[in-house]
Amino acid sequence: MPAPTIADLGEDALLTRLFPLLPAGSGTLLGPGDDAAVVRAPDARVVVTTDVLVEDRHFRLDWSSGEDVGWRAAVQNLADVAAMGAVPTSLVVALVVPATTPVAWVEGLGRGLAGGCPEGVGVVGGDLSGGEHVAVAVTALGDLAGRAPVRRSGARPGDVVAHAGVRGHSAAGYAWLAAGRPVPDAETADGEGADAEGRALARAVRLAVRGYRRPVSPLVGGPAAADAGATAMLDVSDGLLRDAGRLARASGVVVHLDPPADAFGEDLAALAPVARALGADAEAWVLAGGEDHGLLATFPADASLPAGFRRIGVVGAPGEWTAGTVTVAGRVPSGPVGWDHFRG
Ligand SMILES: Nc1ncnc2c1ncn2[C@@H]1O[C@H](COP(=O)(O)OP(=O)(O)O)[C@@H](O)[C@H]1O
Ligand SMILES: Cc1ncc(C[n+]2csc(CCOP(=O)(O)OP(=O)(O)O)c2C)c(N)n1
Ligand SMILES: [Mg+2]
Ligand SMILES: [Mg+2]
Ligand SMILES: [Mg+2]
Repeated sequence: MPAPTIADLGEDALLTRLFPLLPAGSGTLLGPGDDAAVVRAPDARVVVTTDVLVEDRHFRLDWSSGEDVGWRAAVQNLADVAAMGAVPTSLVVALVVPATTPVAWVEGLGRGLAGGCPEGVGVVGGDLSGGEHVAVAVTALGDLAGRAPVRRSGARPGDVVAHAGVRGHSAAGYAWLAAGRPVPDAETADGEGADAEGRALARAVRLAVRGYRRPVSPLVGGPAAADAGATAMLDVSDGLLRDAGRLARASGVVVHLDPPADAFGEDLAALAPVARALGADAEAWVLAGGEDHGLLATFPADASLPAGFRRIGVVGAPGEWTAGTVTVAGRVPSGPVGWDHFRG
C-alpha cells in the first residue's frame, strides 16, 4: 500500500489531522478552526513579522523532512520577533502543497512547528492551498511587554558588538548535503565502530546538518538584550557580514569585527573536521553563511552582556571607512558576505 497522500484525505480531514499536533499557546483565546484566531495582546503594541520558505530555495524535500521544514519555518520567524526585543506569542502558517504530498509529511510539519516553538507559543491559524511546489509562509506575533523595540539603527561608536548563538553551522550542513555526502548515523558518531578521527568528523557533520535542518535561535536573548540596554539588534539570516552591514548602514556607523580566531574560535573548531573533509573554508561559513538565526546586537561599552552573548567586535565612527562598512581584523574582507535572493 502506498503511503496515503493529502488527496486521499481532502482539506477538512487534513486539517483535522493537523490541528491536534500544533502547539496551543498560552495567549491563545481562539485557536485554529474559525475564520480567524483571537490572541491576547497584553502590550497593546503587537510585534509582527513574516518569512516564507520555498521548496528548492530554502529546503529540499530529499534533504529535509516535514518536521525539519516546520521547525525551520517556526525558528526563522521567532528569531525576527526576538531580534526586536520581544517575546514571541503566536504563529500563523500558510502552506502550499502538491496533492501528491504524503499525509505524514504534513503531520511532520505540524510536529516540527511544535518542536521549534518554545513553551507558550501557539500556532493559531493558517491557510492551505494546492500548488506545484511546497511553500510555507509563517507570520509571527510577539509581545514587547513594555520594552522599547530594539531597532537596527541605534548602534553608536564605542558600543560593543556581541552575538548569541552559533555561526556557520547551517552553511556547513548545507555544503555537506550539497556535496552529496551521506550524513553519518548516531552510531558512527558515538559508537565504537569508527576510529577517533572518523567519530570526530561524524559528530561535526551531524552538528552542522542539524544546524541546517533545525536551527536553534537563542530566543530568550532578545528580551534579555533589550533589558541590558542593547542599542541595535537583528537576527543573522543572510550571513554575519551582510547582516552586520545592514545594522551598520541603518545606524550610520562602521562595525569592526575581531579576528575570527578570537571571535569565532568555538565555531571554527566545531566545523573544522567538516571543512577539512570538503576542502572548504570554515571561516567563510562563519562570516557569510546564513540561516543560523543567532542574535547580533550592540551594547554600550559599560553594559554587562546578557547570558549567551559574546563580544565579537566594536562599533566605530565613519571616517577611514564609510558608514555601513564591516571590517574583520581591521580590513574589509574580500570574500562573499552572504545571501541575496536575486543576486546569488
Ligand atoms: N514584500 C514586502 N513587503 C513589505 N515589506 C517587506 C517585503 N519584503 C520585505 N519587507 C520588509 O523589509 C525588511 C527586510 O526584510 P528581510 O531582509 O526579509 O528581513 P529579515 O531578514 O529580518 O526577515 C523587513 O522589515 C521586512 O518586513
Ligand atoms: C536548498 C537550499 N538552497 C540554498 C539554501 C541557502 N539559503 C536559502 S535562503 C538563505 C538566506 C535566508 O533566507 P531568507 O529568505 O533571506 O530569510 P530572511 O533573511 O528573510 O530571514 C540561504 C542561506 C538553503 N537553505 N537551501
Ligand atoms: Mg525576511
Ligand atoms: Mg531578521
Ligand atoms: Mg534574507
